[in-house]
Amino acid sequence: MKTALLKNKGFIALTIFFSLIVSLGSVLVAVLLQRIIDAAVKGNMELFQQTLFISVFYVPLLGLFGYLYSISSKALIRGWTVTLRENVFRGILRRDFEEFSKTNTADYLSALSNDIKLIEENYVQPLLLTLQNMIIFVASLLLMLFISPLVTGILIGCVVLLFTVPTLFGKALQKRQKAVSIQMSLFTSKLKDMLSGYEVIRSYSMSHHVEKIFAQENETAANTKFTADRTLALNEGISEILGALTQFAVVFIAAYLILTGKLSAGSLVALVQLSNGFVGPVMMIMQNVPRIQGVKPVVERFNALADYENDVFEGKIQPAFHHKLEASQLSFAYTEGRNVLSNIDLTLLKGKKYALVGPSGCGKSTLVKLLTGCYAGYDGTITYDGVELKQLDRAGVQQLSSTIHQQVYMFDTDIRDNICLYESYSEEKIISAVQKSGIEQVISQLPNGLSSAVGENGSNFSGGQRQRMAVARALIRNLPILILDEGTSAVDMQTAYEIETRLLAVPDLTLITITHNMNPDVLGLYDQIIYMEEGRIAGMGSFEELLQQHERFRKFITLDTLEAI
Ligand SMILES: Nc1ncnc2c1ncn2[C@@H]1O[C@H](COP(=O)(O)OP(=O)(O)OP(=O)(O)O)[C@@H](O)[C@H]1O
Repeated sequence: MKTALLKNKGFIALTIFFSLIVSLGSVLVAVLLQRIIDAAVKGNMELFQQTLFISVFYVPLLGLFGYLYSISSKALIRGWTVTLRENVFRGILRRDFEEFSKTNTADYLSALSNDIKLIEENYVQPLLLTLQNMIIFVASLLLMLFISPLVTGILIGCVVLLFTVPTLFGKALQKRQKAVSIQMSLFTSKLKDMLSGYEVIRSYSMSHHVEKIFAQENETAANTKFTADRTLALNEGISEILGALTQFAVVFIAAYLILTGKLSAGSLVALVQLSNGFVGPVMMIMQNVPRIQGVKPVVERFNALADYENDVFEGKIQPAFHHKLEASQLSFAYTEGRNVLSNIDLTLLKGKKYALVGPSGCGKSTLVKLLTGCYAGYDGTITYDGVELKQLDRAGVQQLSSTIHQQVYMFDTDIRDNICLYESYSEEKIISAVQKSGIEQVISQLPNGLSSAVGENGSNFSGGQRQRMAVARALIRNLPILILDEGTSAVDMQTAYEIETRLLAVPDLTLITITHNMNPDVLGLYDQIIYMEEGRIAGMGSFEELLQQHERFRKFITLDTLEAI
């Protein structure tokens, strides 16, 4: 929040400057009114003409400054919210895999959409209004003291009463605004879940059921907001009543002073006008302070997202991978006390090809995620050329490997962008990656070739085609380590074989393939097979060696092959 303010200090200065002029200008209107009335009552034509002349210029000028204030405050709000969004988005991207997965993505979406709106309406705008009204308040107070200290004293007494209202509602509103933010997060999460399951909804005729759930969630979210709004309304209602009573008090006392000859009629009009400029701001402040207080938990949540710093991967050493990637006594648990990996000792040499196999859930993907720096909370060590992963620069570690997942994510743009991921590569490199991945034929049949749109998450293409594009995406980067996390599971056996044999032939590439495809012809091509069972490495060697020496591996691949048939 603070950095967003600092970044927009130019707009802040302009807004305060115009706010000052407009506020003081509107207070001084009271002096003009006083002069006109006194001129009329006393029959002073000269004073009348003078005041008229000043007013003709004064009022449009005040309007102009009002416009400038309005524009600069809107530009400030724009700049402020843009910076807030950017800060939160950067904070989200700074998270490591572990931290990122702790929060539902819908919460992030909600922070960037619902929460930012809550903050704009209940923090940024009220803060500006409060500032402007404070200036009007002080200026009106000084002028009133000058005209009639007695009326001012009574007015101050009433205002003290008015000030007690926000403290009554602040806490209740805070609780309710927090509930609104949480409820909106839940609503976005449910909505995202429903829309992501669109295919299932259609295939299983679930529309009726989903509509019902949506209606319930919609109703709950709206009710939570309404509960907060009701508290706001009560706060505003009580403020209005107290404000009106205060103004009546001023008029009656001032009228009494005129009757006793202690005040002029012009001064009465000026006092009434000024009491508006006195009570109005107090009411505004009273209504807005609880809003600002109420949205504090949302602001804190927002700050926590924006200011997130990763304190585990703080290493600064630039990583190198010329020789080996090693894990020693590596253990890891997602939830405390339930180890998913236990005492893994593993050495992966540069340029070698490894197939990671084992029953579902034995920890293959987790092991690879740990080796590539996705999770930090492990016991034991992971070293790149002898240097512990946590001492290495995280961005540098990410530049050593690329992963092709079973579920390929595609951005809603064209094929070229999805392969290059917005970096620039020569046409030659793109074509070479496309050829090696086996997607060339599909692309050549498209009228727009590489510029063809892929649709939302690649919906214009089949799962296998998406995987081949993901292979091209990884190959074009030419990083030293390539991980295929069941990255050819969606292509047919022949294409999978072709892709894997091509990758196996890249000399310097360290390939780690997680696979359930127990094809002996393919597995035989790997330097080493790493066989895992229940979070441990149960065997390691060439396919032939394991087959001959490892009873359980033999059973596993026989069973797996039979299951596949
Ligand atoms: N993000 C997570 N949070 C909690 N537990 C997880 C998480 N990811 C995986 N697990 C658990 O860790 C264990 C190992 O999962 P992992 O995905 O590494 O296995 P795998 O061998 O790759 O499985 P598969 O072959 O089915 O893909 C499983 O019991 C799984 O339920």
